[in-house]
Amino acid sequence: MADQYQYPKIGIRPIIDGRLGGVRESLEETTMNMAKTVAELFTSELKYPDGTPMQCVIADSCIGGVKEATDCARKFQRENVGVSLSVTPCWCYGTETMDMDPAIPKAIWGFNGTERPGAVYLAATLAGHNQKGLPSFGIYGRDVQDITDRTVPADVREKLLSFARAGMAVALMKGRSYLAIGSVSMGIAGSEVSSDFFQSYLGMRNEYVDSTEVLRRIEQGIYDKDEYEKALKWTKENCAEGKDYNEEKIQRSRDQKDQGWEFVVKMTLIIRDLMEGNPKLAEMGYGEEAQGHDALVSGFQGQRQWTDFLPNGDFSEAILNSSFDWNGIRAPYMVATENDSLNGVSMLFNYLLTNTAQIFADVRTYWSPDAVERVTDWKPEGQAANGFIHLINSGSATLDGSGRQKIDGKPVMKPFWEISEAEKQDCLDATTWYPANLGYFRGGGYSSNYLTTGGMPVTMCRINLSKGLGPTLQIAEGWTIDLPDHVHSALDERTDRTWPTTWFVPNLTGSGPFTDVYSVMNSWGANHGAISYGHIGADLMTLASMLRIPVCMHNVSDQKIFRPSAWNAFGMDKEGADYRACSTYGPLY
Ligand SMILES: C[C@H](O)[C@@H](O)[C@@H](O)C(=O)CO
Ligand SMILES: [Mn+2]
Repeated sequence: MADQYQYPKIGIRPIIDGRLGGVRESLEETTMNMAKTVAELFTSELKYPDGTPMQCVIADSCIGGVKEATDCARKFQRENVGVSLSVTPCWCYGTETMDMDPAIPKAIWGFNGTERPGAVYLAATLAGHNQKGLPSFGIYGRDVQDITDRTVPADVREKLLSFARAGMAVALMKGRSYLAIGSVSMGIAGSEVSSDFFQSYLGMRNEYVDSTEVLRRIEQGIYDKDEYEKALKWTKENCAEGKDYNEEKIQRSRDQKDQGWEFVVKMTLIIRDLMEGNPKLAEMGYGEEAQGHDALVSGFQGQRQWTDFLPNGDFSEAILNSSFDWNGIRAPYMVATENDSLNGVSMLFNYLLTNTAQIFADVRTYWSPDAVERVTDWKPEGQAANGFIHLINSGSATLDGSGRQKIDGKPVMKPFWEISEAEKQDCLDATTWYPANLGYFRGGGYSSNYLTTGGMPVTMCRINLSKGLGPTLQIAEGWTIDLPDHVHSALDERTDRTWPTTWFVPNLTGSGPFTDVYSVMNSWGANHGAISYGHIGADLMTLASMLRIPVCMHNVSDQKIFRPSAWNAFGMDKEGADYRACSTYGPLY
């Protein structure tokens, strides 16, 4: 069910030299056409999480002075604009026309056409933004264009789209909730939800529900019974139960296992309803429960109290994080296992930038080439030659992470609206649902197991909190890899064979944490990572700069880093400048 609220829009501000009597008149059409061209680019290339085209609002007139600037600001407020882009081919009056809204991401595209000084306006107004503490992104094409040229050069296009994707991610988070179901899981610090971080950096609110609410709704039947029957039937037909690897003497009976399936399917419906509500519940007389918690992302504690006597949350987390369920192919829900809210936010960042489902994983083991050879007699080669990292966590790894969706025969993870029925089925068929490890999960349940196909470009990230410093973001772009079957089995069976595995090799740069694969693991800031399809590190860095979250680790080339122009004032070393700028500006809200 798509979010009921009205998505924020991108506001476009055509800026013009206000001198009437010839100058302005000669530029009106060109300037407004720039705005229309960019609006067409955004609506044709970018989509909201529900798959609809991103919406743009253009000022009613070109903006030549403060009156038209404030008229535009009022229109943007009425139209729920969350991202602002000014465009201009000419000189204009910076502080009289600039966007002064401190809370929304903003950028200026100064047309590189020398007939009129568009680039001069860009520089002058960025200076104004910097002097006023309103950092803005500057976009200036490398090659001079003719003033009549309405095309968007490739370098400008890339920056416009990167800015819009990251800006819209900021706008989509604002005002929405993180829903914690339960509290701290096994002493995982990320489960200690920092409301100050959510409020000050993301503009989000925190909602909390005790895990007993899930139990109450199961026991009192507060879920859509018809959907439940449909869901249970679909689950039995599509979620193959695997071998029970528990010791014979403690294995649960068939009847208990069947009850376990019924329980976890109900849990799934209920966690979804807790996140986004369900009008069916109102029809059943549960008006309050029908509202949900407006949660863009949630976390389920699970371990240990719940899982010490009730079926675990693995099925619910895995299915909700996937792009399909009994209702068909649909947008994934961001659900963090172990209520690791910081990894949940990391999944959310990835999701809002890509509209693709996310893998939540423990960053579990670095396998050196020597260790692999010692235990398997296989000497790692190719992409595995420098060793690799075992990403594995019971629970919320999307089934899309199996890599069974394809573009030109290569494994990918797609936005839900591009996934075919056959690909959905391939992801389901690639997944086995093993009876949960009763040593860990005394209450039973089922854990999803699959092996991610190698050859997928992926990006792992994680938001970490440090006392006295605040949030920082880590980013590691890399690839999933295939291992010879016997090697995978030998390594995987040393761990938890019933959980989903992704073998990951980060791209190495030869310096710092990316000197070698071991250093990436050794530098990772927490037990978890959020893994997205694609090399999206540059977009993550753009997003982080909008939120004033410094990036402490990344393997993105300098040329791809796109941050507000103000960052240049904080020095030539990009990392130090990022820290200084984020510290100076402080959290966005
Ligand atoms: C089942 C185990 O307790 C796992 O949940 C645990 O190893 C973790 O995932 C820790 O992040
Ligand atoms: Mn974990």
